Amino acid sequence: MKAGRITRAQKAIAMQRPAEEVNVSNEMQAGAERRSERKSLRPLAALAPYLGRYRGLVAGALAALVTAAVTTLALPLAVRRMIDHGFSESDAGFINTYFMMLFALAILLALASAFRYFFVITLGERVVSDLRRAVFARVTELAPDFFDRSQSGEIVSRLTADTTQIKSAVGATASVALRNLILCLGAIAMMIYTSPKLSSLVLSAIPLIVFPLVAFGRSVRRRSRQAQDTLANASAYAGEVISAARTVQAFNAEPAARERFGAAVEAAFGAARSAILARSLLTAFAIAMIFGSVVGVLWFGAQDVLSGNLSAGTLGQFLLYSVFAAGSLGSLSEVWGELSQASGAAERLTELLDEKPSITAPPSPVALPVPARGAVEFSDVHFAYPSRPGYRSLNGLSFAIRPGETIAVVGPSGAGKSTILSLLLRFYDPVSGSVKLDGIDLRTADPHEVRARIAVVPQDVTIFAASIADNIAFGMPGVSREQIVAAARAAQAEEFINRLDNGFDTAVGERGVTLSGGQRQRLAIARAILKDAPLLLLDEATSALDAQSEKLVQKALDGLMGQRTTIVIAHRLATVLKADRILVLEHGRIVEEGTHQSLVRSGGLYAKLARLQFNDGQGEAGAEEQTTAAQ
Ligand SMILES: Nc1ncnc2c1ncn2[C@@H]1O[C@H](COP(=O)(O)OP(=O)(O)OP(=O)(O)O)[C@@H](O)[C@H]1O
Repeated sequence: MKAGRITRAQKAIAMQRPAEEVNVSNEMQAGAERRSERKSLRPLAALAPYLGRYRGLVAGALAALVTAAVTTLALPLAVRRMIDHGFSESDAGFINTYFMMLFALAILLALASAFRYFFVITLGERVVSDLRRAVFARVTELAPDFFDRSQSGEIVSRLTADTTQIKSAVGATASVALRNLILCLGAIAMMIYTSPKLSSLVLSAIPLIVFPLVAFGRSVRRRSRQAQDTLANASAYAGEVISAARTVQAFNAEPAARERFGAAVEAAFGAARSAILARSLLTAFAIAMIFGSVVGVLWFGAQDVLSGNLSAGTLGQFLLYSVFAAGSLGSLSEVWGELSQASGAAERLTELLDEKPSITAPPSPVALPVPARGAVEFSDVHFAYPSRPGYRSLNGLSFAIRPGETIAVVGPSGAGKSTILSLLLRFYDPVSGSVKLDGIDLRTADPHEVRARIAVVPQDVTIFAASIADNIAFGMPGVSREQIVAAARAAQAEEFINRLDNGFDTAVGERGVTLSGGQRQRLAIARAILKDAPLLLLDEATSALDAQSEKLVQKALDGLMGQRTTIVIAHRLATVLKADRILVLEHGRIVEEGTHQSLVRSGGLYAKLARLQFNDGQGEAGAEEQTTAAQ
């Protein structure tokens, strides 16, 4: 239908609109940018429920982490004893036992590290798979108004790039952070235990280090978010251009497209470089501060050893603990940046997950009557697309269709014909008035139940990169091959399908690029035939067919229309001659209604359209002749 007819990129390229306009302002994104200014790692808390599902893995990871950290912390104790005892010959037995213990510690450390890696990485993969599923499920639930205001490439980038970033955060980064946190705290505790005096000196230096680091981290986070957003914009643009490659080439717009993508990629690089620069400075600053303090403190320690207040072994032990503490603080500052990036990604995903579908079933939906009859009623419907609230596409539209009736809707382009079908499918709700199917207001029914009773042949047929058979049976799992073939036969598609390399099993390219427009349309008709729904909506269903196929398909459609309520939208009036009634739409309201003959006779808008189409402007009488010929 209308929304998918021409993609934004095609339109933008065709019109050579400036870049900013194509990047339709994305409220979601702007909102996120505002929020990310004041948030820290809090968005990562949104991952807690996902982690909570895998308590076993989390417990395993924590146990392995703690074991590895404790083992590491035990090493300096050994070193101190070694230095203070010396390496005298009398102590050979002691040294052997000591080295055996050290060896056992090393094995324990190796095993704990392997388990940590296994648990943590599995957890990351597991959580990100769940997250991807949840985000995709939410996106599929959102109503078309969401897709009117967001770019598909941007959504895909959230689904892929942002989830990947979270994977590394939940997996490697979080484990490095946690390991270093435990190590840091443990090392500080051991430093205090080893030498309270030297430790107090070290601890007093910590605020001096930590405060600037936090401030720096904030700036890194802001820049990373910017880099990620710029990249998402570039990917969205690339997605649009790739899907519209033919249009781009037909308009010789490749250089312009290359230039724009190049500029977007450069902008992303610029943003990334700024983030990298900030992170490098952060790392340099952190290391300088930390190791500077360690060296300072050691100088004090050396004075104590010289004056005999401290043993050399104890200073060695303290030295190792302070190196552990400093090293782990340094690593923490590094992973802090990565966690901040992941936090930005989590924020963007949470936004998508929090997006509420504007069309949902009411808490207790009214069931549609069984058996379905196919009665349709529009009562004083006013409607504006949510993306264009100031413009009424439908203006007090009222009409009723009896079960089994065939109604044609005609009118100038933009009159609101396709909008009628969108409201019937409950893609949108009217601003006022009501749309009823079998006497039930669509707003009170379950949209899935409503859509199950409607078969659509849209103007812009969507074909998926799957086999012909799968495309015909789209959305109808469990139908048999015989039913698919019968539907294709009825849609006059069997012959061309059998001529394809693998018949019904032939894979068609993405969006059906390997098929002609008429072939795609016949597949859509086969889909509608297979669905066998009580209400049939045809939006320019035969527009892409040549005269001969159109005749054949029309015959198939006649058979299909015979038993059910049908709404036909057509520019070409030849396809609507057989309708029971014709509604003539202009500016979102019905301006004329009747049969072809009565409308031609009344000399209004329809007569004008008919005159233009049938007689090439030669007079009204010709239109009547055409009618007779067509019937
Ligand atoms: N998704 C959308 N968001 C905003 N406005 C829209 C959207 N789809 C259609 N419109 C606008 O609503 C009006 C009615 O559009 P509609 O597609 O119903 O017209 P139509 O009669 O089917 O036209 P055509 O014969 O060209 O297909 C037009 O002014 C159009 O610009």
